Amino acid sequence: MKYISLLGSTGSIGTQTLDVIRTNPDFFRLTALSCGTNIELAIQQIQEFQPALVSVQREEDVDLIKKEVPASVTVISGEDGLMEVACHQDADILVNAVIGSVGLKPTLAAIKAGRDIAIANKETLVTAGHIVTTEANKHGVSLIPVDSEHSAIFQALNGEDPKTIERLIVTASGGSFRDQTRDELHGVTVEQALAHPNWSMGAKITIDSATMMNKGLEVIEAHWLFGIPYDQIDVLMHRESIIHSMIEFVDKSVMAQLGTADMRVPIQYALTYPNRLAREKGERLNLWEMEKLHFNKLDMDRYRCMKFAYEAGRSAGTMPTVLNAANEAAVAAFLNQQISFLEIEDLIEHSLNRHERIHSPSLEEIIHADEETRQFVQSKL
Ligand SMILES: NC(=O)C1=CN([C@@H]2O[C@H](COP(=O)(O)OP(=O)(O)OC[C@H]3O[C@@H](n4cnc5c(N)ncnc54)[C@H](OP(=O)(O)O)[C@@H]3O)[C@@H](O)[C@H]2O)C=CC1
Ligand SMILES: CC(=O)[C@@H](O)[C@H](O)COP(=O)(O)O
Ligand SMILES: [Mn+2]
Repeated sequence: MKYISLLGSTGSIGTQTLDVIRTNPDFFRLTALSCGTNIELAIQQIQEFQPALVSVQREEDVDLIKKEVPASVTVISGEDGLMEVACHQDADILVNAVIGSVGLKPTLAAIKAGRDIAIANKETLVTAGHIVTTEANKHGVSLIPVDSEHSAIFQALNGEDPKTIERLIVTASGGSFRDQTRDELHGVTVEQALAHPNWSMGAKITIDSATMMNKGLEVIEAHWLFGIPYDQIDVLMHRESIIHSMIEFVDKSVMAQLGTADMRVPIQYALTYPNRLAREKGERLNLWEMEKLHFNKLDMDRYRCMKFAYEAGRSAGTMPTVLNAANEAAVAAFLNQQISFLEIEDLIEHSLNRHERIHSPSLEEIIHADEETRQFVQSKL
């Protein structure tokens, strides 16, 4: 039996994590969960999984939840609530499926409490990868990837010596506008941008896929999770999302991990690693149904966010923090229909250009750079 605490239970990864738990009651039990503002769904989840501890984003929702759940469930709120769920004493592992850099402090709290972390929340690794990985090493905590590309690399690396990696090949679908030229992106709608060709995901990451910032964040995430320099991380366009990523080793042998587009596979693997658990009802990959798999070289001029991410990653310091914060704020503004799709890139570029990099920032300096960038983006709306 593995006991699990879950940040972001009401989201796309959160609900799929609960599905993995629901399907395997003899292996997993939920001890604590956090949600944002989707109280109706959270109440159903609490009634079904009966965690001991629940945290909601807004204080005013605490009583709403208490009225509907057994008195044995402790309900708390806010940033402190996220931290308490992250370090819940009964949990063996934390699944961090919250969205955005709000996941940073709970991640650090869980590390200090010695909890292993199945990490979906890539923004945390992008904004403060040097702090998170240093702290995880210091406390002997494992950061197990959930993101499909990083799970693929993690699986392909199983039993290999990481020093024999020559390069990582991170695959990218190209997102909702992959068949449009840049000129055709003027005036695209939120609805069009939210139509990912292969994956059903939360709104923010779906927009990130459309701008390819998702892949940029994933390059930085891979750098921190696997300790590989940016020059040895390539992005390969692969429109079917069947090969989830690959490793080229020094002998030029390439290991790939393949599967259907189902996040329950990497979520479950992160929870059972180093073992595997049967998924009796899992969809099988029938390659003969695919006819063809396609591959193309990445065009950095078409996807400017890729360029920004490689540059920010290589500059390091507070640059990835600014990249991430500007992106979070700009994507939120696009989803609120305050800016156009192409303005997301402009705001990120502007934020990076004006920022004075801090070389090796402390947590406080990271938090300050994040807040200051968000304010700047707001001021431009
Ligand atoms: N979805 C996917 O397939 C994949 C996602 N990821 C990564 O996983 C993470 C989660 O993504 P996804 O599940 O799509 O996101 P969603 O937007 O679907 O879910 C986000 C979750 O976080 C909660 N939340 C949001 N803001 C706050 C806040 N300020 N305080 C507390 N809780 C909050 C939401 O609560 P509520 O809804 O109740 O407001 C929800 O439970 C992201 O980092 C993403 O990049 C990585 C690979 C694949
Ligand atoms: C499922 C997952 O891991 C997403 O990050 C996915 O990779 C998005 O696909 P693209 O960013 O390649 O469009
Ligand atoms: Mn991914």
